[in-house]
Amino acid sequence: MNNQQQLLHCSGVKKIYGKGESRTEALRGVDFSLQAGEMTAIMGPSGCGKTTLLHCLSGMDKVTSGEIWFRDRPVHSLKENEKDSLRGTSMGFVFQNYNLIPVLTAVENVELPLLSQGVSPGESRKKAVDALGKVGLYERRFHKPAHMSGGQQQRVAIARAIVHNPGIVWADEPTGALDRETTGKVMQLIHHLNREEGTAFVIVTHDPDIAAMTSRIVYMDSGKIIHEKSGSGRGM
Ligand SMILES: Nc1ncnc2c1ncn2[C@@H]1O[C@H](COP(=O)(O)OP(=O)(O)OP(=O)(O)O)[C@@H](O)[C@H]1O
Repeated sequence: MNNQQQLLHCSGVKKIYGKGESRTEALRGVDFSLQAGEMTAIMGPSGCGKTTLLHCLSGMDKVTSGEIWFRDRPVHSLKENEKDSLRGTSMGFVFQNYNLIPVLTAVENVELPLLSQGVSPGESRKKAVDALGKVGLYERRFHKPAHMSGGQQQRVAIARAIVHNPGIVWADEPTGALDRETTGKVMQLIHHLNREEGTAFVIVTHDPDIAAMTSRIVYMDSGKIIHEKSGSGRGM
């Protein structure tokens, strides 16, 4: 789904880690725009800056210079609490290792971001159950992560990422820990959510088959975007 409304724009983004001998120029001037509802893959060799770009665009990491606009908000100059609030209301995150809290059940993991945004417990539970339904895990809502497969845990993480109906989900190697068949199911789910909910997804991946399933593939090298092309935009 793509309603051609700009969601994010960045220009001249640089990120330098460390000083002296440990100085690393992780991003060396990135210009990039994303439309609402777009599904994009970011590819490139190890160490080229993919994760750093994702962290900077989402406001998890501070840029050294350059501008990042999310809708009408200047991410590059927001205070930490403003960035927390922007992420809490408008962005979701999916990581390779799921990052679920082991002592909490699926539904408790999913409702946590809502509770921390001040949503009432009743409303949070209702939305978390609904999100688990969307990822096909309603029946497993009271299971803890240790009692679920890797694919199920990643679906819980996806439910947590979409529970507040964000404009964008940032996914860093979301299928990196999954086998081929489960990878296909998780990508189908991401496609479905992208189409049905209009959520934009940015997926960092080393896997050309995953990238080909998005509608746009952005290639990075040495801290820069060097090339981009269209993907099939279709699931496996
Ligand atoms: N917190 C940090 N402190 C210092 N250097 C860092 C930090 N994070 C990343 N780097 C460096 O910045 C560069 C880009 O790293 P980044 O993790 O963004 O690459 P990547 O493309 O995501 O790699 P991979 O595909 O291996 O995950 C690398 O040289 C890395 O060593």
